[in-house]
Amino acid sequence: MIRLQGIAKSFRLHGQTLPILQVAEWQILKGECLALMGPSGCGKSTLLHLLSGIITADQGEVWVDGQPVHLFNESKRDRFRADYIGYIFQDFHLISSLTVKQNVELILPRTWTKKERAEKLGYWLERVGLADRGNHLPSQLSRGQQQRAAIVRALITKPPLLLADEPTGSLDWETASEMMSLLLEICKDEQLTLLTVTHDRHIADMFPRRVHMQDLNDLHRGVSV
Ligand SMILES: Nc1ncnc2c1ncn2[C@@H]1O[C@H](COP(=O)(O)OP(=O)(O)OP(=O)(O)O)[C@@H](O)[C@H]1O
Repeated sequence: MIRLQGIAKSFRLHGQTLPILQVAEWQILKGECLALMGPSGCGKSTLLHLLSGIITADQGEVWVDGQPVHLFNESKRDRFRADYIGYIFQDFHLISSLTVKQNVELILPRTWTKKERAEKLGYWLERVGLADRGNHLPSQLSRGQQQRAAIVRALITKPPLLLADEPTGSLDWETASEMMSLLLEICKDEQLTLLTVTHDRHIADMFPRRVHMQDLNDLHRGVSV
C-alpha cells in the first residue's frame, strides 16, 4: 500500500539546509493499522505530508496504493489527495459555522446522488454514535463527538489510506481510547490502511504494529546515506 524508497527531505531555514528525513526503504501493507511514534521534531508530520502529497521529497520515491506520488505535479497531487487520502487532525478542522452533516457534505464527490449522500451520511453518523447530532454545530458537541464527526468526514468516501496526526492529542484518556478503539474497529471492518502519529504510549499499544521514527529515519540512527 505504501512504499518509500531512498527518501531525503530537507527544509531551508534562514539560509541553512536542515535535513529532516532520510528513509532508505519502508513499506506498509494494505489493511495494516500502524502507530508512528517519536520525539517532537523528528519528522512524523513531515512524513504524513509526503505521503499525502502536501509536500514533495528532494529525492526518492513515494508510492501509495500503486500511485507514483513522487512523479505528480501539484494539481495531480491535489487530485490524488482528494481520491486516496483521508486525514484526521488533532484539532478536528471542522468548519465552526457548518453543522456536522454540512461539514461532511463539503467533501462528498459531486457524482454522488442526493439519496446516496443521505444514506451514507446516515450510516456513518449512526456507526460513530452521532445519529442524533447531524444538525448540530461543532460548538454544540463535546470534543470526542467533534473528533467522531471528523472521522466520518475522513472515511465516508472510503479512501485507501487514512492518515491521523495526533488524533487523540486533545482528548482525555477515556475519550481518546474509546475513539481509537472505534477507529481501529472501523479500519479492520472496512479493510482501510491507517497510519497514526501519536505521542501516547497507551494509544500506540492499541495498534497491531508500532514504528519508532528512530528506526525508520536514518538521520536519527546516525546512518550516513
Ligand atoms: N515548512 C518548514 N520549514 C522549515 N522547517 C520545517 C518546516 N516544516 C517542518 N519543519 C521542521 O522539520 C522538523 C520536523 O517537523 P515535524 O512537524 O515533521 O515534526 P514532528 O515529529 O511531527 O513533531 P511534533 O511531534 O512536535 O509534532 C522540525 O524541526 C520542524 O521545525
